[in-house]
Amino acid sequence: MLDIAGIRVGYPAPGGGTLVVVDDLSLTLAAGEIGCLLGASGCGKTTVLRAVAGFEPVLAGSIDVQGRRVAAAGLSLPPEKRSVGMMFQDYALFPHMDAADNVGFGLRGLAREARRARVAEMLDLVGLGARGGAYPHELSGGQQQRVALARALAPDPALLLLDEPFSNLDTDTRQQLAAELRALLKASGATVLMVTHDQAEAFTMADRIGVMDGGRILQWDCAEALYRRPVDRFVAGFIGRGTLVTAAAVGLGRGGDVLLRPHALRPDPLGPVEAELVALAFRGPGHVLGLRLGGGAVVEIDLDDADLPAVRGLAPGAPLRLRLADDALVAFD
Ligand SMILES: Nc1ncnc2c1ncn2[C@@H]1O[C@H](COP(=O)(O)OP(=O)(O)OP(=O)(O)O)[C@@H](O)[C@H]1O
Repeated sequence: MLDIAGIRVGYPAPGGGTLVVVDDLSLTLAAGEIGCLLGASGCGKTTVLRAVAGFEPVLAGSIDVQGRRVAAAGLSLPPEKRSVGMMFQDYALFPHMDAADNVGFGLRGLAREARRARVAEMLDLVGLGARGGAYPHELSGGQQQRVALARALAPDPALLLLDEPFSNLDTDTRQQLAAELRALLKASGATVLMVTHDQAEAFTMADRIGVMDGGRILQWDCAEALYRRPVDRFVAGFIGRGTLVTAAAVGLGRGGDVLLRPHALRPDPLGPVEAELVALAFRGPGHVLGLRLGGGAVVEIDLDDADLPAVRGLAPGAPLRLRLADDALVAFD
């Protein structure tokens, strides 16, 4: 459905030449899948969306949508010929139009009755069937987002692009809306490529996630694979909580490093790993134990309630033994 193969995208550099900000980037999405590019500010996420939408040419590589080549070196179909819809960070709703007119904006080619029916269908889909007459300033941030989504979906694009869909909503509602938006998108059957810098959002929304750094995708995978089987140290450090320590620090007879996730070590008086307690704190919903391992690395582990008796009452500096949980280790040479 979407096939991005080895694209390079750049901007004119101030001193002449080209500043390449996306390089050799590839990904594929099947029809109905939600993909997400995840990375820190400036890593090139939005530039990829702009290249797919047709706002930036590609210098190398190609982009195919529904089997049709829309971009390659020297080829750039205009945005309106790509069957791609885009929802921008700020929603870009027209303030002087009510919700229904905003949703109908991209449907001007339709006869009046067909257009009215499609607008009603889209407003119903996003749960705003009764608010078609409301102006953007009369709607909450989350409702504006849903109007923007209805507008982007109304022309039935083959592919929908979402740029930081929750960026101007408060954190409390973001997580809930992410789950809602995923359900809406799945109900609509849309194929989606979105970008965010927020891992929780990416994990809630997407079927596949690409972790980006420096204009490249380091790993394109489902959330669980990114967490359990990160391909390199960058992905390991970027996704989820965890600390890289030497294998020797946890008593393994091998070189290289291992990634300790919050459940990788369990208190066990007979365990082979020696550590010193640094701190025990209740963070809600459970306790977090800070440990200094042999070699000096400090790590945090999440305790289960069953682990508490083994550590309660210990003072900072107290020695402690632990064992490695079997399935929690990721190793790097
Ligand atoms: N129009 C432009 N002209 C020149 N450089 C640009 C332009 N747009 C973006 N850049 C640069 O390209 C790089 C990637 O920008 P991009 O917006 O794709 O990153 P991003 O990952 O989406 O970041 P953010 O999360 O902050 O939006 C950045 O270094 C940025 O400064």
